[in-house]
Amino acid sequence: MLVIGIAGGTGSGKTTVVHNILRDLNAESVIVISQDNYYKDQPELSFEERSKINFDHPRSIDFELLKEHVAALKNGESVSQPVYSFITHSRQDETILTHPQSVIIVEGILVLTDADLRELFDVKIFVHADSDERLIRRVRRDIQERGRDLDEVLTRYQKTLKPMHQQFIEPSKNYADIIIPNMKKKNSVAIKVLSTVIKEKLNSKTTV
Ligand SMILES: Nc1ncnc2c1ncn2[C@@H]1O[C@H](COP(=O)(O)OP(=O)(O)O)[C@@H](O)[C@H]1O
Ligand SMILES: Nc1ccn([C@@H]2O[C@H](COP(=O)(O)O)[C@@H](O)[C@H]2O)c(=O)n1
Repeated sequence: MLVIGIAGGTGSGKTTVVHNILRDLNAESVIVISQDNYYKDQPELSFEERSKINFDHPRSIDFELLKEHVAALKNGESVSQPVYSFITHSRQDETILTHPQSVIIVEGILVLTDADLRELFDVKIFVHADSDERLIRRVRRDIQERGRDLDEVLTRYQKTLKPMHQQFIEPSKNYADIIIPNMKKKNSVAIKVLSTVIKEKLNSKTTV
């Protein structure tokens, strides 16, 4: 089994990189755990109150549950992944029953900030795109897919996203084994290198 942590700022292209890797590998042997599903649920707060949460600070993530799930999968056990809604800022009622596979990808803005979680990763990756590019992508995506308007995205960016990125996410790049530049349309070379590294690691693990 190989556990890969993929971090990077919002809009850097983590999800896109994961999809490209899945396309290159036998997708059946890969599972993806998204840190986004592990946002803490706060049903006691109103929607207005939940909208004001700083979602870019590590304390907004239920790292204990995330680590418990990654450790269980490494141990060959199945887990029930929570499902999170960006529209309501809350956990959904349903969960995703996830079975262990030979490759486990854990992706999210903060996955390299937690020392114990980093210990569970065999390979640590950071996806890089500069802040202008990430903001442009975030505006487009959040308006199209996450029910936001321009004012919401820009206010969140100024108030919490940018300072948290500088304080927590950018410094976590130092823990990465591989940094993928994702400024141009698609970094096919990086995806190929990554898929090859994964295939080689998997082969060497099975022959040890
Ligand atoms: N290399 C790229 N060039 C242009 N757009 C991209 C690129 N990578 C990702 N995107 C787009 O940017 C947005 C954010 O990408 P996504 O993969 O969701 O980022 P993340 O998961 O890091 O937040 C998506 O709409 C995606 O289609
Ligand atoms: N209810 C929420 C929860 C999180 N966010 C933002 O999502 C970003 C992380 O997701 P990516 O797919 O972009 O990596 C993070 O920057 C949070 O600000 C949100 O807007 N609403």
